[in-house]
Amino acid sequence: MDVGFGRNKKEQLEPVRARVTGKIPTWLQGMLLRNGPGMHTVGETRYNHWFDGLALLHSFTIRDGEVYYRSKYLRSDTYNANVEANRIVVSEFGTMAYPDPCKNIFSKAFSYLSHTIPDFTDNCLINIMKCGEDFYATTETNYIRKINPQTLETLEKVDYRKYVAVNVATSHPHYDAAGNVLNMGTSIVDKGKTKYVIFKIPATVPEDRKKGKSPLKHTEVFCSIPSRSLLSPSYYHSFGFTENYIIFLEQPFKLDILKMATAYIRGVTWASCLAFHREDKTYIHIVDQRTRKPMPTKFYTDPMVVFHHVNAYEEDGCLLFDVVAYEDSSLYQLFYLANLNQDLEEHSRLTSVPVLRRFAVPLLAAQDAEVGSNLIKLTSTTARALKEKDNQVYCQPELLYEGLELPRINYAHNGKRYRYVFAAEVQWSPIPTKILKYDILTKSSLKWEEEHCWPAEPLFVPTPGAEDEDDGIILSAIVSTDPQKPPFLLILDAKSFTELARASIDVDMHLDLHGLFIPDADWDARKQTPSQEAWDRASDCHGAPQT
Ligand SMILES: CC1=C(/C=C/C(C)=C/C=C/C(C)=C/C=O)C(C)(C)CCC1
Ligand SMILES: [Fe+2]
Repeated sequence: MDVGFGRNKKEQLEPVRARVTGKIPTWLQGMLLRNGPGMHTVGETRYNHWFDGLALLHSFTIRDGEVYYRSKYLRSDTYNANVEANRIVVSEFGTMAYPDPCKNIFSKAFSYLSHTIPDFTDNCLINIMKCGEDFYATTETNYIRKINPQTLETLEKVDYRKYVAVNVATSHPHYDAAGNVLNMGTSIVDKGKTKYVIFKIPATVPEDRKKGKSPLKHTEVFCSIPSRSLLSPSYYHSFGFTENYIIFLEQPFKLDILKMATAYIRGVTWASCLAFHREDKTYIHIVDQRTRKPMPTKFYTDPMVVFHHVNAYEEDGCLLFDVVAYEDSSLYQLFYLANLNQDLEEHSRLTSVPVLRRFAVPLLAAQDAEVGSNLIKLTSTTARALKEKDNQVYCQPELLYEGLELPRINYAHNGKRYRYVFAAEVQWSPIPTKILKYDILTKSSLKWEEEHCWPAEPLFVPTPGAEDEDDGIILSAIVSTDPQKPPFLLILDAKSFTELARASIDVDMHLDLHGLFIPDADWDARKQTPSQEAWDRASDCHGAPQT
């Protein structure tokens, strides 16, 4: 199977109209906006890791039963510098780059010294964040890039550090009921301390301070959690969020700050400064949003690596949270292009399968409970929390489903009791071949699959006025390994998991990571939407201009 992981993808600057089969629900109007790596070589130089690739944004505009596709590389400073130099000059996760060609030993030494710790990349390739009325491409450094979803143009470069002291931040923010953004970042050795910072970006700016002000200027630190270690804070890719609590896993997958500080001089990558410590525990921090303080109980579990939190909610004095967990960090290893470009079946086997695990944490103080007793009395889960001495509680998860990644839910149920997880099914290979709907209540699943098809993260869009949690549709961009089969946007009925429609587009589509759906109703249609005339000019999926 080959979809050319390491092959550079062509941008599709002009919208093309897809060939739609089936029927797209008339209420489905808006844009699926997605992000992921698209360029893996620049000139003669190549990136080592799939997460290094230059961000390629793509959008599927769904209007009146038609679908229009376009894609554009994020014009990050990284992209521009690389293209200008015709080689990779900015370091990424798995590739360390040296900006100045080192002509002789003296200039080489000088170059090292003047860039001892190079600035992080603004190649925001992972996700899209909505912040007030604005949209940003995100990665895991201190930079985000504002984009115009309509034209996919790259706008301002934002340095989170201007607003909050974080050196890295997640690409998976949460949104509260009012649309405020909540995100987490790590503040590394700032005033002698390393801490995890939870920050809030308001959805709207106060009326009196509105003029030209971005909500980012009103970012506030919500709460911070001290890191257990000054020089080896945990790496994390997401966190859990309910109305009253925030769940943060301080996992034994850690950044080594001393290694990072010397990485450039030693000629090694950022990735080599990350390590899984299988002898350590995973600490579970629960922040009470009302007090803005972490709960004093020391909850912990076995060592694990989590990239994606799925959801969390409260039930009868307990906090339940679901994550996709690995037993090691082999996922990152697999995404080295040298592994992906080999025969996938042979060389790309995860040493641990991603498993949906449910944890349960008691919210009420259990000082008087007997050591060894299980503090979880719920009948809905077999997850346990065993009381130990010294205010410690050992959490043992319930295994819900084996072999899934890129989980999504109906976000209206985020932080609330929920039943369905939509995800990509993966087993020992990191490449998804099926789309999955997992029913937590009945422990049953529905799947979509088709020969030669690799699905992207499935995104749930609710039907207007939806009553049931699964009243809605699933959107997933599918690339195929069959040259005869063009990529397509798949639209499934989320209840039955049957196909409603597919929109095939003869373009060079890339495998992506994450994104969001922007319903037409969510934005100022007059300001953002191009005129019907502009869409009418779109060529059809064969690339021929429309007549
Ligand atoms: C550049 C850079 C980083 C980038 C990490 C990236 C790009 C991670 C991507 C993760 C994904 C896509 C996970 C999917 O589950 C670090 C290590 C944060 C810090 C040092 C500089
Ligand atoms: Fe992610």
